Amino acid sequence: MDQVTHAIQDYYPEDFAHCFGCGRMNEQGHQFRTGWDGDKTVTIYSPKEKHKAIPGFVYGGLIASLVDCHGTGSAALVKHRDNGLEPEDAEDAPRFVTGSLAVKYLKPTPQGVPLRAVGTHEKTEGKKITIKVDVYAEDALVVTGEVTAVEMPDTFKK
Ligand SMILES: CCCCCCCC/C=C\CCCCCCCC(=O)SCCNC(=O)CCNC(=O)[C@H](O)C(C)(C)COP(=O)(O)OP(=O)(O)OC[C@H]1O[C@@H](n2cnc3c(N)ncnc32)[C@H](O)[C@@H]1OP(=O)(O)O
Repeated sequence: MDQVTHAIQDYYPEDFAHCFGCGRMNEQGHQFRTGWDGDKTVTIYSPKEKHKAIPGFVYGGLIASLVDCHGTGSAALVKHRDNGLEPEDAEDAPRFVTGSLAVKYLKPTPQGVPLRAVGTHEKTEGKKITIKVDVYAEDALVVTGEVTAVEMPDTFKK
């Protein structure tokens, strides 16, 4: 898979589509897109030249953003599928915020290659969904992470 066809972020209502990491309405943002690949979730992103730590290597904060939005997007996908739905089946997708975010940098991440974040659903506890995230640069596992995503409270809604 080279790119995600049906991304959950394509189905967030417009008011919730401005996230700097994954909002499709935010032209200044990364516009990460997260979809299913079998029973895993995937987000593919090619860091830009400006996203460098030192020449040749990607800034870790950018990768943390990738893990963050990949985790919340994956939680939304999991919740949707638990309801019997795929992203393209409904106009409105479930929405999750980041409760906690952990990132472990295993190796320097090279620039110039697409990054692939792969998510595994670890557990669901009430409104909380935990996603394990592995980030690959080509075949090398460079970063692992874990996101606990919490279903967006009604108080966030307009
Ligand atoms: C203010 C800006 C928000 C922007 C998001 C807009 C929504 C759009 C959604 C979607 C579209 C785009 C997607 C964007 C995604 C991008 C990612 C981000 O950058 S999100 C921004 C950073 N995150 C926050 O700002 C959360 C701030 N925290 C909170 O609002 C609350 O603390 C919240 C919602 C996390 C929980 O509050 P409660 O009042 O709804 O619920 P309680 O009952 O306290 O918790 C529910 C369960 O979650 C656990 N929990 C709460 N906080 C936790 C934490 N930090 N880590 C782990 N678990 C936590 C609790 O222990 C509880 O678990 P038990 O049901 O008892 O098992």
